[in-house]
Amino acid sequence: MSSSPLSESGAVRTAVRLRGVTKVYDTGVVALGPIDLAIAEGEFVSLLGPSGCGKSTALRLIAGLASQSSGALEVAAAASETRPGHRIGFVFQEPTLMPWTSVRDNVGLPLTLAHVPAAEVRPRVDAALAQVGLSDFADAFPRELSGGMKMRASLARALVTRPDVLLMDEPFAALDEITRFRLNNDLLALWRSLKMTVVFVTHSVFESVYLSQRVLVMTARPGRLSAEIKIDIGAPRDDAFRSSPAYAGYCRSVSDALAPAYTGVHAL
Ligand SMILES: Nc1ncnc2c1ncn2[C@@H]1O[C@H](COP(=O)(O)OP(=O)(O)OP(=O)(O)O)[C@@H](O)[C@H]1O
Repeated sequence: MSSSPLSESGAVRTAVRLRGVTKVYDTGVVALGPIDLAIAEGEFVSLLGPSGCGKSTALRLIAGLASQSSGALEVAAAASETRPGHRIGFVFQEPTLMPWTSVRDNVGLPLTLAHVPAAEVRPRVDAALAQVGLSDFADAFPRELSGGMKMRASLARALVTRPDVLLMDEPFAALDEITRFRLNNDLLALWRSLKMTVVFVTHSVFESVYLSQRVLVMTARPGRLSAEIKIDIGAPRDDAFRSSPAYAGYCRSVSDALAPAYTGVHAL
């Protein structure tokens, strides 16, 4: 497992920090919090909880797509000098590709919108497509892609901005299991090579344990953090890990921590 980057003082640098963060929507729905949370630079964290507990809300707050009602939220400033880029990338549950244009144009969209010169866009898009294994489909249209390939294109569109923090909102939930396993493995390889911080929202205990260094379990609405389980297993995370007693044990611990969040939820 990759270790977290250290500052000159030897302390682990924090990428994302929430202090007493709450979110109350205009409708009066108390969606979140208060939540206190620190995510280290380079960490892979999953947010796990029942439907409606505020997982997407938490991601949207971190992304700056919505603002908290109270509390403080910081995403560490200054991208690394060796890999300048955006602080935040976001992958949604739906691939949300523009159907009328090519994979290449879809992936390049964030750069085009940011007025990055065209001569720079092409190599960056090519690199992002190579990272997700879609080089041969640059000129294809979204309708020509399978569900897994559409999600790869969506991931490439986030990676093209070279984010330091990648936020993923149930990205693989709609995919069949084999495709999901493949994308899990590819995501882990990208996380290791690109040294990003990843915050991954999922409903799946199994997926959260397979991917993460730390699983954060949330309560039903209003979402609060109720448990934190460290998955203290390094690489390789592969088929052997999936069938190991250690994996089964972590899945049991996470399920046990999650169970109280479902008490009463199905009775509503
Ligand atoms: N824009 C909004 N306006 C009003 N209420 C909202 C809004 N977005 C979310 N909510 C409500 O806030 C609560 C938390 O929603 P959120 O989507 O964050 O949960 P979630 O855990 O991601 O759910 P799921 O797992 O089903 O995607 C829900 O009750 C939802 O109906």
